[in-house]
Amino acid sequence: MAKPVSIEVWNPSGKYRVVSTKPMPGTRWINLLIQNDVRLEICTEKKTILSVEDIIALIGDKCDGVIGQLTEDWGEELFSALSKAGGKAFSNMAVGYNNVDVDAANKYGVAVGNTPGVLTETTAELAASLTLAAARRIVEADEFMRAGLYDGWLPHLFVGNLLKGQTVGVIGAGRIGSAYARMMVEGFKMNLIYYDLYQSTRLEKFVTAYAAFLKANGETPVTWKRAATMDEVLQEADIISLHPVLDKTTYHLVNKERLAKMKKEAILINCSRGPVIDEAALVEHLKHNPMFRVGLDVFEEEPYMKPGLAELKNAIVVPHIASASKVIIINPNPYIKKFRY
Ligand SMILES: NC(=O)c1ccc[n+]([C@@H]2O[C@H](COP(=O)([O-])OP(=O)(O)OC[C@H]3O[C@@H](n4cnc5c(N)ncnc54)[C@H](O)[C@@H]3O)[C@@H](O)[C@H]2O)c1
Ligand SMILES: O=C(O)[C@H](O)CO
Repeated sequence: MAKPVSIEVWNPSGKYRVVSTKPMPGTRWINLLIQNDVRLEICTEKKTILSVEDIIALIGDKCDGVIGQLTEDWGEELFSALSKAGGKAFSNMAVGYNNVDVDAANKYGVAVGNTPGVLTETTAELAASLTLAAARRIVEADEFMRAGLYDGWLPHLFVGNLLKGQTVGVIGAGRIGSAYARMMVEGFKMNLIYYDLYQSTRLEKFVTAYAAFLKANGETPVTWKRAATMDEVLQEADIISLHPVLDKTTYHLVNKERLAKMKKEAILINCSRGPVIDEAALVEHLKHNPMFRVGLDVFEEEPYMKPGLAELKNAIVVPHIASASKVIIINPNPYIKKFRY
């Protein structure tokens, strides 16, 4: 795309020029920009992932700010181009900002924004969905059914893992990791072990209170532990869900050696960022350990999967959809419902 051909313009006479590299859900953001005297240009190209060159063409000679996406490489080249065009702000429509070189943005005097906190429950719910789907072999069983292979109930048909009483391990117990941990502990009465650089006091308090509630009701209380090392989580947990940020310290956090430390029948979930797992090593591990299962929303080199992954029955793969949910907000007026999208 040497020159952007497909652009939708809002408020053509606006004083400030802002470019959005993609159409985004809803109209509230458009209205907000227009109210602030912005001429908004939305790129409507069909191409899913825009190159640096495409975005430089969109920025043009005068651009005050850009709203971009996690699929774009916001580094030296783009911040330099934005700064030359007079740009002062870049907003990443994502919680994760590993695609943004914040040092480069600082160098060119461009402020950076992201969207922390808006996807906490939706991402935790997808991680929980993948956990259940992997534990109960839902995708395999669905394929079996559709292939016409079901010829009657059998005691050993698609035996999976019962979650109740097992241990859920969370790596990165920030907003999403903690929300997921609460879902698994409260929903399935799992014990918790977590690893994070920081203590997750609110999560610990929640599990302690829930354990007391269960005990008071004559049920076995759940337990929690903050692990001193990540390997402790890998060795002890039956389910492990990854929720750290992606940076230099978490790149290939789960590699061949660490996979070998996990239980043979463990389930690994990744709804953080693909490169947190060495995906080629994961493919090998899945091939040699058929009872080990994985649920992935993210991949090392999106939109691609490492060779062999798609053929493995012990892998559930979905195309980065953790954010893709609608929420119904009930207004104080019970007759009016609002949708986020
Ligand atoms: N799949 C999706 O669609 C989707 C949606 C939203 C967010 N995400 C990803 O989830 C990530 C986490 O989001 P969040 O809102 O929970 O962020 P957060 O900042 O609240 O939590 C991240 C946690 O990771 C911990 N951490 C950092 N380095 C670590 C390390 N080396 N070892 C262990 N823990 C470490 C941090 O201390 C923090 O508690 C985002 O950065 C993003 O990449 C993915
Ligand atoms: O980080 C994010 O916001 C998700 O990966 C995409 O919605």
